[in-house]
Amino acid sequence: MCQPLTPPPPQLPAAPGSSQHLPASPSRDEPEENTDMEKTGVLTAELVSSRVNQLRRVGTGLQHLYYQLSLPNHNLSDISVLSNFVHLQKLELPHNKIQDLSCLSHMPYLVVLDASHNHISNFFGFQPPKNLKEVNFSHNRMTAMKDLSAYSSLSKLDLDHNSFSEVSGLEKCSRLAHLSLACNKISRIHGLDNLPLSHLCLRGNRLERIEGLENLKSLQVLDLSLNSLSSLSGLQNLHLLGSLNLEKNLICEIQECKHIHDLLLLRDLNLLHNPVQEQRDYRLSVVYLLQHLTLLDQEEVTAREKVASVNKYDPPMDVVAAREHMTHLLYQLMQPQLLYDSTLPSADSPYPMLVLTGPQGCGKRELAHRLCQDFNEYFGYGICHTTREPYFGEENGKDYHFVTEEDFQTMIHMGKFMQTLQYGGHSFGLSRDAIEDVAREGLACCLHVELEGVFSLKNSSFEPRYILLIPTREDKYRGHLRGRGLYTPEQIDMAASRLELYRNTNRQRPGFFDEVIPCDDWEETYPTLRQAVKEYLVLEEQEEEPNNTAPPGHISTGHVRDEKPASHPLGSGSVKLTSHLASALDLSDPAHRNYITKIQLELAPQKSAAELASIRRREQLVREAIVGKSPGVYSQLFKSSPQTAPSPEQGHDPGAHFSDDHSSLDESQASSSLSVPSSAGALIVPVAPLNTADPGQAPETLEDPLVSDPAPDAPHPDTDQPAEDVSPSSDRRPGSNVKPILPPIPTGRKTPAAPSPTPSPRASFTSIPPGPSSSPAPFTLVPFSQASDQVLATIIKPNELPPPFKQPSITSSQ
Ligand SMILES: Nc1ncnc2c1ncn2[C@@H]1O[C@H](COP(=O)(O)OP(=O)(O)OP(=O)(O)O)[C@@H](O)[C@H]1O
Repeated sequence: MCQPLTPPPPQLPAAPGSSQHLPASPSRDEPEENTDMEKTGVLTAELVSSRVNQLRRVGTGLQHLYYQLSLPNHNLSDISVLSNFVHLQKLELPHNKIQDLSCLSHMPYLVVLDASHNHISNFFGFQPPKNLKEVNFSHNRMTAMKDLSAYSSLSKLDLDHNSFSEVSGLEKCSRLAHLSLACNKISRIHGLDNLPLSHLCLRGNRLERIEGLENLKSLQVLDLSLNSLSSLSGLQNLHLLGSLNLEKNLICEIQECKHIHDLLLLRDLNLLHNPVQEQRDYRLSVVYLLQHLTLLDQEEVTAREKVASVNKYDPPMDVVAAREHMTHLLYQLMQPQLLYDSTLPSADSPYPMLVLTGPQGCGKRELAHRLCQDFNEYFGYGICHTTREPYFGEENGKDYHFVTEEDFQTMIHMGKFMQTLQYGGHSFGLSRDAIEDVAREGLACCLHVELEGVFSLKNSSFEPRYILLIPTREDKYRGHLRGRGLYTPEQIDMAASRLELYRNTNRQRPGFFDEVIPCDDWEETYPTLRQAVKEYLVLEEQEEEPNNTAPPGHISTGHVRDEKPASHPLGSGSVKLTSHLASALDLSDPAHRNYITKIQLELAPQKSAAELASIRRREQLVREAIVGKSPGVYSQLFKSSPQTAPSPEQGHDPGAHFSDDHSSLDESQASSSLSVPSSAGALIVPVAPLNTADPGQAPETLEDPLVSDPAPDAPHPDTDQPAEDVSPSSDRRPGSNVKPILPPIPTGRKTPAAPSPTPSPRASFTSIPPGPSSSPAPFTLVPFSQASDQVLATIIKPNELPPPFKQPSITSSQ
C-alpha cells in the first residue's frame, strides 16, 4: 500500500544555509519491479517511496523540509498513484509517456513541476496547486492555452516545442517572469501585456513583425531568433533590455538598429545569419549606432572597434582635420617638391600668419580686410578659393578666387591646397599659392576661416595666431544675418547653431585660440582687435586705449578680450615681458625676428637632455636637407646619378631657389649615396606633377631634362640661389620688411613665381641619364609614380591612398 507522505523525524542536522538530499528509505531501486513497471508504464507506490528525496532547508532559523520525486526516463504512462503523495513539492517526470496529469490536483504543495518530453496534450489538466511556481511542459503535444488566472504564483513557464499558435490566458499571471514559447507555431505576439516578464523566448516561431511587447517594461532578455522578422520596430520601449537575440531572421537594413538605439542597457545583440550582415561596414556601423554593446554576434566588441566606428561615422574635428591634412599632404608629395618662401623663412621659425575665425557672417572677413589695410606693411590678405557664386560686390581675386567645382577638385588632386572645407554645399580651400602670394610680398598672411579651418591649420607646419571673433548675443547675430539678405532661414539656423560649437571649443580647450574677442558690433570690435594685433607686433606706441566698450560676452574660459589687458595670450603681464625681451633683442637682426617664438620657448617648460638632443639632431637634419647634404625622406622620388648634377653652363633661371655655388652642391651630392640627395635637390630636375586623376596611366618614355626643354616656368638648377640665401635678409625684402619689429617674415622675392605645378602630362622618369663618360655610373630608373607609391606606402597603407578624403559637409540640414 502506498502511504501518504508524512514529515519524517528530523535527522542529520544540516549546516545553516545549506541544503541536503536524504534518502527517505534505505531501499533504492528494485530492478525487477522496475522492469515490470517499465513494461506496463504504471508507476507503483513502492517505487515512489523509494525515490522520494527529502530536502531540508534551513533558512531564517526555521527548519523546513520538502519532498522531491524525480523519475526521468521510466517509460511511465500512468502516474495516478501520485495522487496519494500529497506533500510532494518538486516533481520531475521528464522523458516519459505521460498523457494525464490529473493526479496533481491532489498535491496542494507542489511548487516545481517538470513534465517535459511527454505526451501531454491537455494544458494544465489539473487543479491549481496554490504555490506552483515553475512548470516545464516543453516537448509535449499541447495546441491551445487556457486561462491560468488560478495559477497566480506561476513565475516560470516553459512551453517550448508544442503546437501553440497563439498566446492566451496569461493575463492574470502577475508573477510570471520567465516565459518560453520556442518552436511553436505562433505568428502574432499578443496576450503578454503588462506581464512582469524579464525573460521571453519566442525563438523558432512564425513571427513577421514585433508587436505586443510595448508594455513589457521589465523585459531584460528577449529571444526572437529563427523567425521571419525584417524590422526591429516595436522594441523601442524596452528600456531594461540587456540581451536581444535576432539570429536567423530577415533583417536587411542597418538602419533598423535605430529602433533599439535608445536602449541604453542593451549589451548583447545577435544578428547572426541575417542579410544585414552582408552590408558594407556592417559591424562598424552597428557598433557606432549601438555604442553600449559589449557583445555583437557573440563576439566581444573591443574598445578599438568603438573608437574606429566613431572616427568613421562621427569623427571629432581633430580627426577630420588630421585626415584632411594627410590627404592634402599626400597629394602635395606626389607633386614636384619646391621650396616656398612661406615654408622656409628660416630653418627654425614658422611663417607668420594671423587667422580670424568665427561663425559665418560674424564680420571676420571685413575685419580681416580692414586689418590688412591698416597694417599694410605687415599683413596681406590670404585669398581662399571657393566654388560658391560671388555675392553682389565681391571681386574675383580679392575676396575669393571663384572657381568651379571641377577646378576645385583638380586643385585638390594637384596637391594645391593646405586645407579645404565643405560648408553650406560649397567648397572652400586655402591654397599654398594663396599664402605664397602674400609671403612673396614679404608680408604675413591674414585670413579668415571657420572652426574646421583652424583645426586643419593646427596640423600644418604653420603656427598662426588664432583670434576667435564670437557673437555673444544670438538674437543680434541672427538679425544681422537676416539683414544681409544673403541667407535662407535654414542657413541662418545652421550658422547660429554653430555658435555653441565655438563656445564649447573655447571652453573645453584652453589656449586653443590665442584671443577671444566678442563680436556683436564690428565697429566696437575693431579697436580691440587692432590693439591685440599691435601687441602681437610689439608696436609700442599706443594710439588708443583698448576698447572698453566691447561686451565681455558669456564665454567662460579662454582669453576673452575685454577691458582687461590680462587677456593677452601670453598671460597677465605678458605685454610688459614682451616689451622687455623685445628691447633686449636686436630686432634689426633677422635671427631675432622670431622673438615671439623665442619668448614662448622661454616660457615653455624646460626640456630634458634627451629632448634637447633630439631637437638638435632634427634641426641639424633640416639644415642639411636645406643645403642638400643629406638624403631627404623623399629623395627616393628623385633618384638619379651623381653626374646628373647640373653644370654652371646650363643656363640661369632667376626664379629658381638654389645656389650656383657648385662646389657645395657637388660636395653634398658626393657625400650621399643617392645621386639627388634631398627634397631640395628635386629642384635640380624638374619633375612634372603626377596626374592622380588617372592612376592607371602607364609610365611614358625617359626624357632628359638637360636636353629636352623644361617646362617654361620651371626653375633651372644652375641659377638657383645659394641655400644660405634662404635665410631672411631684410635688405632683400621689398616693402616694409625694413621695419625692425616685423614678425618673422620670409625673404621677400618679387622675382617670377616658383614653378607652379600646373597640370601637365605626367613626366615619365625623374632621373637623368649618365653624361658622356664611358663608364656610366649605375643608377636605377624609378618611374615617378612608382617611386612616389613607395614613399606613400610607407606612410599609408595602399588601400587607404587618398582618393580623396571625403569631408563631412556642413550643411543646414545637419
Ligand atoms: N578655406 C577656408 N577654410 C575654412 N573656412 C573657410 C575658408 N574660406 C572661407 N571660409 C569660411 O566659410 C564660411 C562661408 O564663407 P562665405 O564667404 O560664404 O561666408 P559669408 O557668408 O561671406 O560670411 P563671412 O563674412 O563670415 O565670410 C565663412 O565663415 C568663411 O570664413
